[in-house]
Amino acid sequence: MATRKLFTLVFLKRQGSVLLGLKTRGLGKGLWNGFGGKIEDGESVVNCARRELREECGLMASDLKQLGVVKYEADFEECASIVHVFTSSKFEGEEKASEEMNPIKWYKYHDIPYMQMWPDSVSWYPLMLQEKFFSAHVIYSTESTIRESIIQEYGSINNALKLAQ
Ligand SMILES: CNc1ncnc2c1ncn2[C@@H]1O[C@H](COP(=O)(O)OP(=O)(O)OP(=O)(O)O)[C@@H](O)[C@H]1O
Repeated sequence: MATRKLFTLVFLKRQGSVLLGLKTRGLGKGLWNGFGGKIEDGESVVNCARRELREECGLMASDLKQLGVVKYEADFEECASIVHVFTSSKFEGEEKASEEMNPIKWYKYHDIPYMQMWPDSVSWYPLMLQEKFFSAHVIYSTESTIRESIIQEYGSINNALKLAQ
């Protein structure tokens, strides 16, 4: 089996708003997203989430909670990507854009710029915003076209994590 790329993705929440950043380079350049990146060798998933969040927006989360797993596959790629999705509403530090995410901005839940985001976002953000446990299995046929997507909601994170196995 081809190996998988492992990523984290963190959403900070404050009074009905979520913090997003505009990606300036690499994967997802020009799209708004939460904060995250590749899990390094030997690094735990949650430590990666903490590190990428601090590197990309200057904030340190104190109640990171894993809500979901998104598995991306593409007809034109051998390797799947697994994204571990976290939220937190307790954080400290100085909010600051970074080289990779600039600008960063708080968006009201009803004002999220889905048209300038990965096309699958609209299918699972509502669950993430409501603090539901979920998994999303998304298969792209081209870089901007989804061929298939299966979104599931769970009572705990354990079932969602099965998608990451
Ligand atoms: C269709 N597939 C995908 N759709 C939507 N989002 C995806 C994704 N695959 C990965 N993601 C997220 O996009 C960021 C990439 O981060 P990426 O810049 O590659 O990682 P990292 O910061 O380690 O990179 P540097 O090596 O420092 O440049 C990271 O938040 C990750 O969760």
